[in-house]
Amino acid sequence: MRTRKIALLGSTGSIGTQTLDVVSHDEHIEVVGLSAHRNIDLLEEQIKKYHPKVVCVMDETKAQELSRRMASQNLAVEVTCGMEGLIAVATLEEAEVVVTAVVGMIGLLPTLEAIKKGKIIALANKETLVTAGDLVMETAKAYNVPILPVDSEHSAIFQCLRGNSHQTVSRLILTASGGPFRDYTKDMLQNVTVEAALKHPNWSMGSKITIDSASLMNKGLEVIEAKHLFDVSLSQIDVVVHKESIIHSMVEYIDGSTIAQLGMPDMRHPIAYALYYPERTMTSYIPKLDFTKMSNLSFEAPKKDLFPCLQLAYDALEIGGTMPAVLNAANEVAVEAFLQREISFLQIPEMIHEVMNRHICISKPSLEEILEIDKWARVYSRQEVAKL
Ligand SMILES: NC(=O)C1=CN([C@@H]2O[C@H](COP(=O)(O)OP(=O)(O)OC[C@H]3O[C@@H](n4cnc5c(N)ncnc54)[C@H](OP(=O)(O)O)[C@@H]3O)[C@@H](O)[C@H]2O)C=CC1
Ligand SMILES: CC(=O)[C@@H](O)[C@H](O)COP(=O)(O)O
Ligand SMILES: [Mn+2]
Repeated sequence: MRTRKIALLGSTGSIGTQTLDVVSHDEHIEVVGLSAHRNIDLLEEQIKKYHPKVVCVMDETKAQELSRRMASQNLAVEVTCGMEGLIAVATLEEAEVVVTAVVGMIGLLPTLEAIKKGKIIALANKETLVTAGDLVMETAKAYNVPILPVDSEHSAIFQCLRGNSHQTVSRLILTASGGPFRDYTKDMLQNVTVEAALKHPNWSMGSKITIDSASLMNKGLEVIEAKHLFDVSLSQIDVVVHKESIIHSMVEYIDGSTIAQLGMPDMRHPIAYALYYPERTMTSYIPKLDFTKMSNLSFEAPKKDLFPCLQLAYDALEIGGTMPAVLNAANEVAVEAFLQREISFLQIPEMIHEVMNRHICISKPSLEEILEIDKWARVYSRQEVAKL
């Protein structure tokens, strides 16, 4: 097997560390670039273990500190910082694949630049497609670059679609765990704590996506992500709550057959699938399903009235243009405000709704317009937080 060289954006996070775990089990994957926001202690360990050529630390002061540490230990690695540094890692000449595992729309520019350099994109950073899905997919098409999904549902759909023609697809069915508040009433949702919201029933993930899972915004973002990745109409994407997270998603075909992808809830499965695509490789270190110990797989409709974020995402997608970027920016600000205990859980969808209502949508926006609107939505959202 030949060696694949990867650049990994967001190496210190949940997807980042799990990607490195996959890499550590295989001598055929080489890491040439890494990035973090502020966690230079972990990044330093990763540099010593994986020997990248270039790293980026978003925070300039932290980057300077890491540079000093590298010099004092005679470690030959180039330390960059800020967006320029992130783009430098994403466009490293040696990198064949760029794994986008940063959180938030900060991933958009490096992903676009990586595509323009012909890199294969292993995409975990769903906010990139939510914010600028048309632009990203058009650019990928123009540069003939594959976008390989890492998000578990999209990896599942990608696998279920293999070998079947696009015209024979009837529906994509995204499964949702329902999050920690799946069985809560409206009353119970009034006073949920940050700690309770951060306890995902099945997955261990970064804090932003964990809150998104609790509000069902994660599923909303995933509906938008699926629309762009698989080029289907909005009416062809359904969501079903499947609390066990064993079926990662399904594709229903016009003849009534449904193909599902199953596996343990372990992100190393979809990460490895993207890293080795179009091949599969032995991953004996990842736990496998034992069907004899599986008593029940359950399904129910999502409670859109209790979790309005899902409908807000469908609305944003239907309106199109800059509205999904506004949905995403308002959500990023609202989730941060909830984590900082500035707003309550139920104020998350209220705030997003308010910001979306205020936005006059631009259809077919340019990248500059998207970036401008993203800025506006963040400023307006922060003003809303201040009012609450
Ligand atoms: N975790 C999961 O299982 C899944 C995640 N995803 C998606 O993958 C992406 C990453 O999620 P996850 O790994 O959970 O997130 P984490 O919060 O665990 O990690 C985020 C990573 O991005 C870095 N980072 C954070 N903010 C910035 C910034 N402003 N600029 C540059 N880098 C930054 C962090 O650095 P530092 O550590 O220094 O803060 C860290 O390396 C998200 O888009 C998420 O929706 C999709 C499916 C599953
Ligand atoms: C692991 C993964 O892909 C997450 O996006 C997961 O889907 C979150 O679980 P929810 O189904 O609760 O949103
Ligand atoms: Mn997912």
